[in-house]
Amino acid sequence: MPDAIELLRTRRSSRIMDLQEPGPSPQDLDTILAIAARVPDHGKLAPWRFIVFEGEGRARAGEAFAKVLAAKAFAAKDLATKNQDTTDKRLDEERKRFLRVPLVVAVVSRAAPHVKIPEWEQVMSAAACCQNMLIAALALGYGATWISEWPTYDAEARAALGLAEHERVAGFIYMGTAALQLEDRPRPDLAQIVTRF
Ligand SMILES: Cc1cc2nc3c(=O)[nH]c(=O)nc-3n(C[C@H](O)[C@H](O)[C@H](O)COP(=O)(O)O)c2cc1C
Repeated sequence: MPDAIELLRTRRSSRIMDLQEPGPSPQDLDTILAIAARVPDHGKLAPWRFIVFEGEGRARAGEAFAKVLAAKAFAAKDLATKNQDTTDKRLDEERKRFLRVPLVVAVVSRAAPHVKIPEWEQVMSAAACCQNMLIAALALGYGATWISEWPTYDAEARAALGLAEHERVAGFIYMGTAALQLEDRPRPDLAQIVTRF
């Protein structure tokens, strides 16, 4: 078990292409999800929920993305103007979107107007779930990365995953075993971002 400060001080996300089998075991996934749900949450609203995509569920999600994209292309008459091979290749990429890694969890924000708790705070709580999920996966020895990509910003793709109209994707957390440990990337200079009042 890595030292917490050392883990936080050195942690990095993984590239999707480096996330290989095995993904989190069922027991580890339970731990990761429990830690993801253990975040500051003003009013104890749990204004978020998690959708797990594993095994065939990843292929079903890909099929849904491909269907949404094909309908858009059809509506835009893309199919008539574009090379069919390109379209098929693109749809195939969609089918494989979640199959690129062993496991994906969507963190869904359920933030909504509330008499006491600002919606902004509810949204931020969902982001905390994402970060906790990343850290928990890393602490258990897995690699992970926080991804949005187009389905996050597409109402039809969100609906295809079962999200209600007011729900938003805070993040898709891709997980697996990291084949490569990335070198660090430049981090903000504290002098540039910290002021004292
Ligand atoms: C909300 C959010 C969405 C992101 N979406 C993507 C994405 O779609 N594709 C991508 O390559 N990186 C995305 N990133 C960036 C990566 O998750 C990550 O921050 C970056 O690879 C370096 O992270 P590290 O400092 O944890 O190593 C996103 C980050 C955040 C916070």
